[in-house]
Amino acid sequence: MQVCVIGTGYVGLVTGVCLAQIGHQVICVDNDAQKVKLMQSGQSPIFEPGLAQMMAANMEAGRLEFTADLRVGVERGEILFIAVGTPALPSGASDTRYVEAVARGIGQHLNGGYKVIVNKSTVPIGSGDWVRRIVLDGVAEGNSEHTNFDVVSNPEFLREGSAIYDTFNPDRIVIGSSSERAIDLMQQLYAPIVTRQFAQYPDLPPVPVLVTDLTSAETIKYAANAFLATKISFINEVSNICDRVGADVTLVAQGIGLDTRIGHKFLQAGIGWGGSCFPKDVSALVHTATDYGYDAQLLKSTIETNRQQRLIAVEKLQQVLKILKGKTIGLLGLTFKPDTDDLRDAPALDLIDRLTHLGAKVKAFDPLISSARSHPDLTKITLTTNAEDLAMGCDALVLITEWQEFQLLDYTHLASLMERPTIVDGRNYLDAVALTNAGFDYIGIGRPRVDLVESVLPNRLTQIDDLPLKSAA
Ligand SMILES: NC(=O)C1=CN([C@@H]2O[C@H](COP(=O)(O)OP(=O)(O)OC[C@H]3O[C@@H](n4cnc5c(N)ncnc54)[C@H](O)[C@@H]3O)[C@@H](O)[C@H]2O)C=CC1
Ligand SMILES: O=C(O)[C@H]1O[C@H](OP(=O)(O)OP(=O)(O)OC[C@H]2O[C@@H](n3ccc(=O)[nH]c3=O)[C@H](O)[C@@H]2O)[C@H](O)[C@@H](O)[C@@H]1O
Repeated sequence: MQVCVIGTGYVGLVTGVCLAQIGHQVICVDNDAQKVKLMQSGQSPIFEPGLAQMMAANMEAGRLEFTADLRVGVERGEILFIAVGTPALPSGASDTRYVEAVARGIGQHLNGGYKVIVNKSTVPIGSGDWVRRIVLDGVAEGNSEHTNFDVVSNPEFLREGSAIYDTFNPDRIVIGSSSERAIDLMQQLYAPIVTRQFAQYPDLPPVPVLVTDLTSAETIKYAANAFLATKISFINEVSNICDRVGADVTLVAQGIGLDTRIGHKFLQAGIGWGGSCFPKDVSALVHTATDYGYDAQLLKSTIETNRQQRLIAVEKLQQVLKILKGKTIGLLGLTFKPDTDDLRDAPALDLIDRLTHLGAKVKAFDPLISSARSHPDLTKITLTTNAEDLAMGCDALVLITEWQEFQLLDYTHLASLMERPTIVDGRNYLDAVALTNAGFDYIGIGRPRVDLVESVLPNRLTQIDDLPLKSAA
């Protein structure tokens, strides 16, 4: 099928590349001419494991191309994906101006022949009908007679860092539309994924496809992100209770996660959730509820719990170091999660802000962030290129992002570079006993100190390792 994907951020580029990989003819459009040039030269503008190679292979096979010319994309595509950003406005509402510009542009360039216009971006509930009206406005501005199209909501559930795996192994595909013709085309488009032709476990039953009305599909996306964020805020709240009563939140998470009604995933306590979507999507859902006269108290608490949790490391540093003014704190990791270079709404940024406000000096080492150009807030800190340079002269380290390579660091050596080695493990990612043996004062999130549980802890850790605590990727 002929597909046009408009917007080549994470979602647009991954969608375009994966649809080409399953055999469709894909043209990706972006209004950032520099980005388009980069992609035309075969380079991916984002870091996502496996993406650059798959992109190059599909360009070479002639199934994938890039343009800055929306007209070309609209004319060629039978299915047009809108995949531009929908960031949060200061009010918490979603900023739909990019979606609006694209919808208008599509209308201006419609050239006859039936088209399916797909909202892949996470758009406020009710946007499907609104997009239809904007496209028709564009048609009028372009003096065209061509209004042969339907709008579909097809929300995206991929995670950064495992985006290709998620695309080929989705838990479900949601298609929201009232048009049989559009639903049929979308089902044809996704058939190779539904029948698991590109899946890691091809013998599994077909991927469930849920066909709904537009509004329900749009609501599913917000409800899914809000539920996951609430689940994390819940376990973080439990971790704060664990800290006070002396329980270990990793064991509590195991204990509740073994109940299949709860499950293990998204129960890792830590320094809070961040990223380009959870924060803006939960806020947008609260905003929508307010617009419709409902006070979404649970979701507001989800946000507030997370706001506090993102600064939990400061509290723990103050307990050990007391005065932070003049102290040097080293951050292991900056990105909001591993395997991405994305810093959007990363908990590290809140921490940097608070630590510098309190007069501490902040250093950081992240495997993918080497320049302060990645984010304006990084100009306040010193970036190092390895863990040794980070630890040198630090009063404490804080693990922010669970990069796999951080498990392999020589912590005995790192401890030797610090006067009073202290580490706050913001993701409960490191082996508490090994770190303590390496000479660190190890402080987890919602976990008793090693010296308090002594010989019992190693056995407990063995049990933790036996269980699939992490989401499969
Ligand atoms: N990042 C993620 O992991 C996920 C994002 N989403 C949703 O997908 C949407 C896109 O998110 P990201 O990919 O992160 O966005 P992004 O902000 O990384 O990328 C958006 C892209 O759209 C381009 N663009 C903006 N206006 C344009 C126009 N008029 N014409 C052509 N291109 C234009 C920009 O240049 C940019 O390359 C958002 O609604 C987001 O909530 C959904 C699931 C996962
Ligand atoms: O709409 C989106 O953009 C996407 O948002 C999330 O994906 P993503 O933001 O890439 O990352 P997650 O793996 O969900 O992690 C989000 C945040 O929660 C934190 N987290 C996650 C899981 C956990 O148990 N504990 C926890 O603190 C992570 O560290 C990270 O800061 C959802 O998981 C995707 O399904 C969705 O498509």
